[in-house]
Amino acid sequence: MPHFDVVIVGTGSGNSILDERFAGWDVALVERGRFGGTCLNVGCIPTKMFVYTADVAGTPAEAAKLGVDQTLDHVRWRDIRDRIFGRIDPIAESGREYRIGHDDNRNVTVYLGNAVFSGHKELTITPEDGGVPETITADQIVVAAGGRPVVPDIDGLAELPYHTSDTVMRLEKLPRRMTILGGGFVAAEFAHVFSSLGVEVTVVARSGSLLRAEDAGISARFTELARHRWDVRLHTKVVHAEQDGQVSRLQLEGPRGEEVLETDVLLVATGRRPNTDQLDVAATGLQTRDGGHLVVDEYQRTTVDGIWALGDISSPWTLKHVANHEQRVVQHNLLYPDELVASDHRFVPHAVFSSPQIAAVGLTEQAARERDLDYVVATQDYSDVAYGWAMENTTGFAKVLADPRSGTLLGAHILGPQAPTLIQPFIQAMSFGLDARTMARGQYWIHPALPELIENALLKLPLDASPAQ
Ligand SMILES: Cc1cc2nc3c(=O)[nH]c(=O)nc-3n(C[C@H](O)[C@H](O)[C@H](O)COP(=O)(O)OP(=O)(O)OC[C@H]3O[C@@H](n4cnc5c(N)ncnc54)[C@H](O)[C@@H]3O)c2cc1C
Ligand SMILES: NC(=O)c1ccc[n+]([C@@H]2O[C@H](COP(=O)([O-])OP(=O)(O)OC[C@H]3O[C@@H](n4cnc5c(N)ncnc54)[C@H](O)[C@@H]3O)[C@@H](O)[C@H]2O)c1
Repeated sequence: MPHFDVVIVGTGSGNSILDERFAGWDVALVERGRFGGTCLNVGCIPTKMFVYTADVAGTPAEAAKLGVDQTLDHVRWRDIRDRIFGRIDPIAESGREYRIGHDDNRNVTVYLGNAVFSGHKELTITPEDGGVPETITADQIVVAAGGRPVVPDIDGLAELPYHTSDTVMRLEKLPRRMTILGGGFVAAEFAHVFSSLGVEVTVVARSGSLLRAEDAGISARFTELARHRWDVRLHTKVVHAEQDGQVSRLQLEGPRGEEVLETDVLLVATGRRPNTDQLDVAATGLQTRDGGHLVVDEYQRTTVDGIWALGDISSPWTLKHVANHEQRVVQHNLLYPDELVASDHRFVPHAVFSSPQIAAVGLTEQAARERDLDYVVATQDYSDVAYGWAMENTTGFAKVLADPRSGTLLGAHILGPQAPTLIQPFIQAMSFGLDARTMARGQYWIHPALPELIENALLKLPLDASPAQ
């Protein structure tokens, strides 16, 4: 039975572990799908390429208020799709070829197949081409096997040709109508993409607001704006689904009672789960916690000595920048076992690339209240800073929370154009312990650029009087 120094399961963030420092290691890399994992193939990268395209398609609708009349002539869906995947698919392919065939990887054995734990630090791999399963063992194993979309148990749904984020970007043609089940990240981003490209979008959410994990003010504003763009059904459940020719029929239960919604494409966007169940992690003694994530400590060590985990399979954040960070931690800790470094999860930011865009770091106001923290809060509208005037933006705002005495930043939330870019100074300030007073007045803010939104939000914080002010 082949034995390795280290086996890495999953070529998303796991693939980035290997560099020239591992040249002397005997390594196995296992992948059952496309090289590059979720982010490259079906996640961050293609979605943002579609989002940018959608933003461009949406400009005529935004331009009229500026006195510029534009029309959107035509959306060439297949050209868009093929441009995007024409760029992505070769990257996945060349990543695979590099690991299999390049001299740099003479020490790496690539297994193209599905790995399942079959004993203590032992994996059995069933090749993707249906060949004979092979069992391997290793001194150390990195589990970087990610997660997959969750599909709820709805009567009749399994018989429908529904889509998830894994498949919807490769549609053959744009449908006239699309229904999106769920009110989270994936729903918000794809509703923007497809509606901007001309699809009539309905969003069915079981709760009372979209993006409800956000700060309540952000979620409420997003939901209000979403209702102007899409048919948003809140407090609504799909209780039965059936297919009639090309049309999917969804039986809904909501505030309007029972009704039937017809749609051409159904996108199920109801969350993701880690792939631990498919790996039979118990066979090697790995422990999982709620939701099936692997238990890891701050060094990314699992509960079995010599087995590490990173990214979506163990992290409560389903975010690529977190998976990348944890990958760098595992990489270091494999190389330098006597100088372990810990993951830094203090200030994990996120962004939703919808329209409007959203970005946040730190505590929401509801979390600050629940923790009984002493905090002050300030909001700043885009419409009250010069560049926001230029954009005629009347709906965007930034919200910041801080400790009233020390000025320590507790949380920041932005809804509006460029929110994922504008949030970065807050991430930096919180990561390096910069307080609100120093951040506001200890540096120049380019006038009249959009970051004045941040400057003004900071200046509005009703902090206690301090000599530093
Ligand atoms: C639609 C969508 C949009 C997203 N957009 C963003 C975004 O804008 N920003 C952001 O930060 N995050 C985003 N994410 C989340 C991000 O993609 C993930 O957090 C990240 O890719 C996780 O990386 P990973 O390495 O943990 O897992 P993955 O990238 O999923 O890699 C796991 C790999 O393991 C392989 N594998 C699994 N099980 C086995 C097995 N048993 N045997 C062999 N191989 C196996 C899989 O095939 C896969 O290639 C998005 C996700 C989705 C779905
Ligand atoms: N921009 C980004 O960083 C980005 C983009 C897309 C996805 N992601 C990551 O991928 C993850 C998955 O995204 P997502 O939108 O699928 O999940 P999500 O957790 O963001 O949202 C899931 C939604 O589905 C609803 N839901 C759950 N179960 C349901 C059921 N049985 N019936 C009806 N509704 C149900 C929830 O109430 C929620 O509104 C996210 O948590 C996020 O971390 C990130």
